Amino acid sequence: MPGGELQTVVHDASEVVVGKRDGAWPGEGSELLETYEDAAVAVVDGEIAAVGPTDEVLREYPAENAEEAYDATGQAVVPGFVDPHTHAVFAGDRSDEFEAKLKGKTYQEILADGGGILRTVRAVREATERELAANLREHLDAMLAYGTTTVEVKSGYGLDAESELKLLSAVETVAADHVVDVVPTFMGAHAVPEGQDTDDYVDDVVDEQIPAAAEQGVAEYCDVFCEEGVFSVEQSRRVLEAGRDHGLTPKVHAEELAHIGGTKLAADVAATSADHLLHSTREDVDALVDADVVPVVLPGTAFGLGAEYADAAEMLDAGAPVAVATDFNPNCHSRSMGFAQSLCCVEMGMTPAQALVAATEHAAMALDRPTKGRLDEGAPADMAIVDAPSHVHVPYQFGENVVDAVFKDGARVA
Ligand SMILES: N=CN[C@@H](CCC(=O)O)C(=O)O
Ligand SMILES: [Zn+2]
Repeated sequence: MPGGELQTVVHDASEVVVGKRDGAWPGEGSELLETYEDAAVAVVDGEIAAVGPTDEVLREYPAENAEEAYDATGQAVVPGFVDPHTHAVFAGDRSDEFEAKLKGKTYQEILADGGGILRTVRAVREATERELAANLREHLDAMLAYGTTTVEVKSGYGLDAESELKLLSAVETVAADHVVDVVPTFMGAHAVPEGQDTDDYVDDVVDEQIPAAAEQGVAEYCDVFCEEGVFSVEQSRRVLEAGRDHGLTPKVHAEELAHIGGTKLAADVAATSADHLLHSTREDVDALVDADVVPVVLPGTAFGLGAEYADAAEMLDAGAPVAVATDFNPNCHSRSMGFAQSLCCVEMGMTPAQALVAATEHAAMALDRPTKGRLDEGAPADMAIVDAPSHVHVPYQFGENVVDAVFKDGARVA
């Protein structure tokens, strides 16, 4: 066997989606994607060894020689989803805020009353690291069942060095043995703790939290909530530059509730991604494209808030590599990348093919994981098996889990 043991063969799939076709983005329908019909995938030592028509793949990699053979008749194989923006490590329950928002309270009003993020902060400070890890584990299990194989997780509900490190430590513990790949982000600048002056708190993030997080060595990224009434562009810049000085790559929550310049900041500091972008302009989007910053849309948040959606059409028109994430957090309680793709299509005018690329290859770019999100030969064999004949069913069957099986590094894990 070339290169090692034949681990897995998935065969007779109605469709295998490799990824986007070279030069085809933004495209529209199926021409955007490199796909095979009646297709198979062979996996050797966790990596894709062959992908193509079933008869060709089986000739070189007979299913009977594989440790695991999966008959995907009537099903589609897509790259495992990559969720590049979550706040999945937290404690407490904010379902009553969902009801308050339905009655007309705004996100900012809830936060100003000490609710929202600040309420989760109180619950996190009271929780043990073990409880936080158990909560995160349960969320990752659910995400995996929905087809997600790589997830970014932000801290940011601690808001002091000790509690932020506790969150990151819980993330590290779970990441060490969960099959989902976890990408940890430090986000001490997620809100200003009650009773504290914003500049003083930025000093604390810059002088205490970032050095401590860097020393702890768990986080890869540093994110900031650059938003009207939270952190200004200049305060956010301080945080991101300090993070960069300590080896943490910038990411930005930009223009979610108002337009204050977070997108341009993301371009300026060469962030890996700028996320939310509900109020970004064409000029902002062009700046992101010029600076190679990936725009990440979070339609679940707009859905939950009953707010307007980011202008995906403008991003597509600019040729931007739009990515999508769940933004799973107590204000946006969805762990399903399938539902995020449904919203991309129904609410943001994207095609199922564009939504799939946003949830896989572009999402991987938003985490600087270039080998993920595609099923190329040599790539890690992270695959979601859709219980329907084409990728279109992922957004089409909204509100359902259309994923029947998940393979991570070639092993069946769900
Ligand atoms: N907007 C800032 N942070 C989160 C919400 C966090 C929360 O409300 O708990 C977001 O990205 O949507
Ligand atoms: Zn967020």
